[in-house]
Amino acid sequence: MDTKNTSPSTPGKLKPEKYHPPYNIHRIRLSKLTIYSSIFLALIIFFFILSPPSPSPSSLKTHNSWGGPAWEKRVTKSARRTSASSLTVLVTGASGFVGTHVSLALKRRGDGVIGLDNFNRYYDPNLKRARQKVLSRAGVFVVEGDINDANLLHKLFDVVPFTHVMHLAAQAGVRYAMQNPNSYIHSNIAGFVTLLEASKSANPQPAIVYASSSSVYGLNSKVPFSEKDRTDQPASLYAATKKAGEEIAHAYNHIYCLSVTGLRFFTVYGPWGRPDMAYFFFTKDILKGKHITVFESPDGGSVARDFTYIDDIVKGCLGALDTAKKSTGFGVDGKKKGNAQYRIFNLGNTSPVPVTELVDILEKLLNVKVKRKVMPMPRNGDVKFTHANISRAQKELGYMPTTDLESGLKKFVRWYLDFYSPLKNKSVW
Ligand SMILES: O=C(O)[C@H]1O[C@H](OP(=O)(O)OP(=O)(O)OC[C@H]2O[C@@H](n3ccc(=O)[nH]c3=O)[C@H](O)[C@@H]2O)[C@H](O)[C@@H](O)[C@H]1O
Repeated sequence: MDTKNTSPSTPGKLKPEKYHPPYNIHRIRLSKLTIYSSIFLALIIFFFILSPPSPSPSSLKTHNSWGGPAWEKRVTKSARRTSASSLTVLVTGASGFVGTHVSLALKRRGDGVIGLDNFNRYYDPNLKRARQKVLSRAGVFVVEGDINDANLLHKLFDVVPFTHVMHLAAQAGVRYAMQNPNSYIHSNIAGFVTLLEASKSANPQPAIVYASSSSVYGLNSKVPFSEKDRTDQPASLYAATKKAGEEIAHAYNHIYCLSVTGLRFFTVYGPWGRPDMAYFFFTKDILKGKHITVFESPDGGSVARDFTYIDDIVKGCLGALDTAKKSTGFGVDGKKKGNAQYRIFNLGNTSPVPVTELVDILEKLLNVKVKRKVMPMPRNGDVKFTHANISRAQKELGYMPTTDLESGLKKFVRWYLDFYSPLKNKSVW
């Protein structure tokens, strides 16, 4: 049959005759197709297996390992304190920004310190590992594990009679909550409850000092923000989970007589900081010659933050630990022995600075002309300004910040240039 003339010159005009290829040709075509698609599929599987896992927002989990005699020995050694009046502190989030600084400060003055961190991939784990090395050199062992791991927490409380818990592990960042809301529930709510549960049944019961946030003030417009102001209008899920943490802490204080102290941190910055924060990634982008985006408020006004230097925050944390009273718990009869301490403090700088001014300071310190794009603040959880009233912390903790933004950023920039220097000069601490 001549198949050449079966195609119509005009579509629809001539119905083409169906072409029936000989049986063996059809089979050859089919099997060729099967072979090609099998090869294609095999290649996909091969490359999938070879490719490294990407840090997707939902995969912040890490492999944790703990337990065994050698592990217990390290825990006990790290928890050793220099005098009977020193504290024994479990620091959660110890390889985080604030956690590292607080752990070192405690260790330096003779307290026993055990760190706990899950080293998740919310931001560069190499930075967390570098902090862990600094801690290790100072004699602080950071246990690799999650605050949601109740067995691990019970084990730690069995091995060490902690007097205090400094709870800093959290899912931080205001804007990231729009990408990965569940990580906030997992760490800031479920993880906190797991920790409180373990603390409540520990013997002795530790006093808990935990990180809250300036973001709980949300849409509050009364300045400066006082602990007495309303905190029921969060602007982000992050803020809502931090506020929930405060309420949960209150319930554990009320029911189980755990001593709890919440610290509302105001935009903490400094050496070894968090790469997801604006001052950090502005520095990175400015040095690369990239544009940075500076938000302004929807009415065209500047956005401002009460930026607080890390050393001041550390003093506030130590003040809170030192003034924390013991948890009162239950008596042997199962009755409350008395109300336990419940406190909340602002730890800010009391000196808000517009973000545009922060950029001016960085421009001067880095000696690079900044390419800035100004745009209205997106509705992403950010608030227009923060400003702390610190009189309560001043009175009860002896808290008094002493570092202005320019001096603090100078120290940050020095650390940044050193840490990320290609020569890797590690005189960064
Ligand atoms: O006090 C807190 O409790 C919180 O502090 C921190 O949040 P924030 O105060 O929002 O800090 P950060 O992100 O550095 O943005 C700083 C400023 O830069 C502006 N900003 C930000 C990004 C950008 O691209 N452009 C910009 O102008 C932005 O609008 C803002 O005005 C912690 O991250 C958070 O975990 C929590 O601890």
